[in-house]
Amino acid sequence: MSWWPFWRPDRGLQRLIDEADANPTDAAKQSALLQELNKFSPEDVIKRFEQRSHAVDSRGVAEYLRALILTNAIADYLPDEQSGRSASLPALLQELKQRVSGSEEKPFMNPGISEKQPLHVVMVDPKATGRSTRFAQEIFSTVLFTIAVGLMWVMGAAALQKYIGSLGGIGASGVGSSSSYSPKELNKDIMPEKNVKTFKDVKGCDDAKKELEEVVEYLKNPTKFTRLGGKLPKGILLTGSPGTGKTLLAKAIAGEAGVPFFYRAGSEFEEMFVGVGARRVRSLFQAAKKKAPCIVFIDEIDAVGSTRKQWEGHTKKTLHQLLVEMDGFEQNEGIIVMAATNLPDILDPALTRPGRFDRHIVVPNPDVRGRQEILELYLQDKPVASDVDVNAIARSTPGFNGADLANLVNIAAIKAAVEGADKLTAAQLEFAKDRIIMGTERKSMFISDESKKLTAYHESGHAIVALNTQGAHPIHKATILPRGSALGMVTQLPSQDETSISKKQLLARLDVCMGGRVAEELIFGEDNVTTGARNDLHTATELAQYMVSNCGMSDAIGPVHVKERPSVEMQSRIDAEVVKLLREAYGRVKRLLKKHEKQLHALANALLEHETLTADEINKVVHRYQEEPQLSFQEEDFALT
Ligand SMILES: Nc1ncnc2c1ncn2[C@@H]1O[C@H](COP(=O)(O)OP(=O)(O)OP(=O)(O)O)[C@@H](O)[C@H]1O
Ligand SMILES: [Zn+2]
Repeated sequence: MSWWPFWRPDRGLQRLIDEADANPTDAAKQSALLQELNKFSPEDVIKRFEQRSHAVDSRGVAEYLRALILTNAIADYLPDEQSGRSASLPALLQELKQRVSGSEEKPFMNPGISEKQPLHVVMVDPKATGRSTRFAQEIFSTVLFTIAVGLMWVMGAAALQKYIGSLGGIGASGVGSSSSYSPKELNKDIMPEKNVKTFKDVKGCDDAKKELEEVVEYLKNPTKFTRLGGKLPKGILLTGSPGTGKTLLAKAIAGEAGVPFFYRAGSEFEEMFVGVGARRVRSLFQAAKKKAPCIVFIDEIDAVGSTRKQWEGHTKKTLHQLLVEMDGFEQNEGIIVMAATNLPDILDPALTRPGRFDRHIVVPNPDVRGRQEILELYLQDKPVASDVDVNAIARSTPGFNGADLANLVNIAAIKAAVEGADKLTAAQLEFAKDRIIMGTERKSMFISDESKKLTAYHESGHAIVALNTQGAHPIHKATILPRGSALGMVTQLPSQDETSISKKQLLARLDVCMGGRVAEELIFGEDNVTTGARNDLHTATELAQYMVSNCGMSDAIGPVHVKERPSVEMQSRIDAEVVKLLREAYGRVKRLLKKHEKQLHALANALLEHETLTADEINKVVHRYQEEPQLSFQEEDFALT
């Protein structure tokens, strides 16, 4: 069997090759060659070593291990959660030990080589002197030492610790096995996920699903979709707190479209040594391109793309590589890159630029309906006693996300099993609910009834003003589920493209802003108003300032556009006008809400019951008390919290 590096060696190396080949039983000569060869082509060290046609000593084994590390082929021997592979490094070390210390009858097993091949394993290490146990110890410590030195050298002490941890079975991942030296090996472990999900498996985020439907259409037939003029973002960012089903949703898209799903956690790119993160990104996309159409999903993208991590050199490299990859394929190539984060605000702006993750989809915590659907989903394959009221559980679990609810059913099932019950009872589910509320930080997310009621009236205030004020945008949706820093939200939609806005429309906006605070005051009394209206007042004040100083909408100031830095005198006149506008709005809104108090109560109660209401539902609730309902909508405009 001949061996030759695939490139032309220089003279010094050529001499070492000749000498080693001329003396196949001289292990020292083989090792000298391997050592030199490692500087040029570690993969050739691996090739030569695994051919097993030359004598081997401990130095040779050390060079072989070093080559495995240099090419990252060592990852093949580490555990991999994705493929379920367990660590085979100990077995490898055992084999190496045997190869050096053992006799010809103990072949060095290598999957690539048939056992019939002649083996020229010759013991020649002078230190061995026939006593294999001592030698075995020595080789072992040499091996570990080499790994340590090799790793320290390549990736530093912190990463070494991680690596040692991974030997124990944690944290290692398959991507690492792609080596930059042997392109043939590349991607062999980057396989799409097998676990198929569909939209049926994801509940309680219908808006997000709807938005993602066109992505499914696109993935089913990218060229057709783009030929018909469809435009899609390359990157979609799913945002929302942990456990709301972002990963599940991305998987479901792949399942619906019947395309492969490549999953990576952002942290997988972050760990390991310099350059590996970038290389992993590259191999991920290489694998994806071969399987297109497909979805690439990067969970916790903030691990690589956060502005706060910029100072870390290798993270920057990884991020840069990700940007390069995203810029490197065309919209019709059938790759959709999805990412998830619960910290969208700290993402590097480079990531959210057009052509990258320019579509953002919020995956919110489920409302009552959503919670009920999720509970039903997880209960569907379990025997449930007749005393179980799923709707009641859904109502009593505000703040629970999908993961919590799945967990709730799980805990109840375990409890039932322990108790030997043949059906899940209400008591077991109640027990599980309490366990989750008590046991986790969810407790702090649990919204008190009092605070819920206040929010319900606050949001209803906005909505009722919008419904009854000419020039106000139609309502799209109202919710009392917390989102980000807001306790609740009313979203409105502009009825047509606005090129200029009339004074009437601006005043209507002012009034809608005021609605929340005024409703709180009317229902709970002046002493009980909360700081929840802070943002509203800020918005209203800015709006009033804009009207007075930019649009000439104040009689006292007149038809002027006030320059950047007005005089002190002018500024105080402006301020006075702003306060006047706001006070007037306040008065109008107070009169309006008193007049429509029944609507306010009806809507607040409906919100308390359902947590989220669409325009149609709001319409139905207030219809009885309304003179002329008019709701139409186009695209989302701005949100009041
Ligand atoms: N909307 C949902 N419908 C059904 N099951 C859900 C939903 N949300 C979460 N789950 C359950 O909780 C598990 C965890 O959800 P998943 O990992 O998708 O959440 P995530 O939003 O990606 O969270 P993280 O941000 O922590 O990754 C899911 O595997 C599923 O069992
Ligand atoms: Zn508000």
